[in-house]
Amino acid sequence: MEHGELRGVVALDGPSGTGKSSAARRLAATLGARYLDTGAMYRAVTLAVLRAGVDLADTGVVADVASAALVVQGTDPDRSTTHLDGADVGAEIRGPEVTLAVSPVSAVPAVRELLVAEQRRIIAQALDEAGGIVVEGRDIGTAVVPDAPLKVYLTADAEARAQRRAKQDSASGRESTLDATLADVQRRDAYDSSRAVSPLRAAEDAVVLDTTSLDLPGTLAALLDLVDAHGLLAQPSGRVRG
Ligand SMILES: Nc1ncnc2c1ncn2[C@@H]1O[C@H](COP(=O)(O)OP(=O)(O)OP(=O)(O)O)[C@@H](O)[C@H]1O
Ligand SMILES: Nc1ccn([C@@H]2O[C@H](COP(=O)(O)O)[C@@H](O)[C@H]2O)c(=O)n1
Repeated sequence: MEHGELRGVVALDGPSGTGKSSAARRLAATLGARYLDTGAMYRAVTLAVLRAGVDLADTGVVADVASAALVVQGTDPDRSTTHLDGADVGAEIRGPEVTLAVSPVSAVPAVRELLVAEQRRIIAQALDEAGGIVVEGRDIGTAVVPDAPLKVYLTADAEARAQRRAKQDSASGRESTLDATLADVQRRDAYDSSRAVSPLRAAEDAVVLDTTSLDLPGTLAALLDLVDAHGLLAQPSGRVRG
């Protein structure tokens, strides 16, 4: 079915395993828009910090490593890429070491300041070049683009999220027990929701979408309806649908 093209920013936030990346990528591809995975940027900085071998609790040094790291995040929804200091780190940033360390690193205010500035630059460029972008993370609707015309906060039961994550890990050759995956999901939820700067939470004007009993096509269909209902679709000619 022809959907038209996205005009503006769709902010997609929520805890781990709710389907943000999968849904955001598909939504952007369907609507001829760009896609920004902000979690990948925090992961890349975390990889730089781990490689530097510094103490994660030393926030000043963590901030120094972050500001020296060159993170380049692509916005093609069909091929989302992450480079750190010129090398493709797309696979490495999904590993358990980075997943364990990413929440404390992303809680450092100076790290967030650096990455939010870069995210806003990428978003402005994407709007200029493509007219629309789907941005996913933890603070997009509350801090990165608080005036986004559509903010969606995805939720799902922790057990459902852990099951999805375990299946995904197993498909990519990373075996772990369901209990360990659930513990990791809950640990990150707790850390991300309780940090001082831009904690994970729904923006007051976000639409909350519970994906527990939805499959991916169902989530995508619900998002497409919301984009349409918010008047963010243009025909390929550029005319906004009335
Ligand atoms: N509605 C859904 N129903 C079933 N599985 C889903 C659904 N949405 C996503 N998944 C699957 O769950 C897994 C995790 O999804 P995804 O990586 O998109 O979540 P996420 O919210 O971006 O997580 P994180 O924030 O940790 O990156 C993927 O394998 C995806 O295919
Ligand atoms: N806007 C964001 C995005 C992510 N984070 C932190 O990064 C971690 C990894 O995110 P994934 O989406 O790749 O799983 C996440 O747990 C947060 O700690 C963030 O703070 N803000």
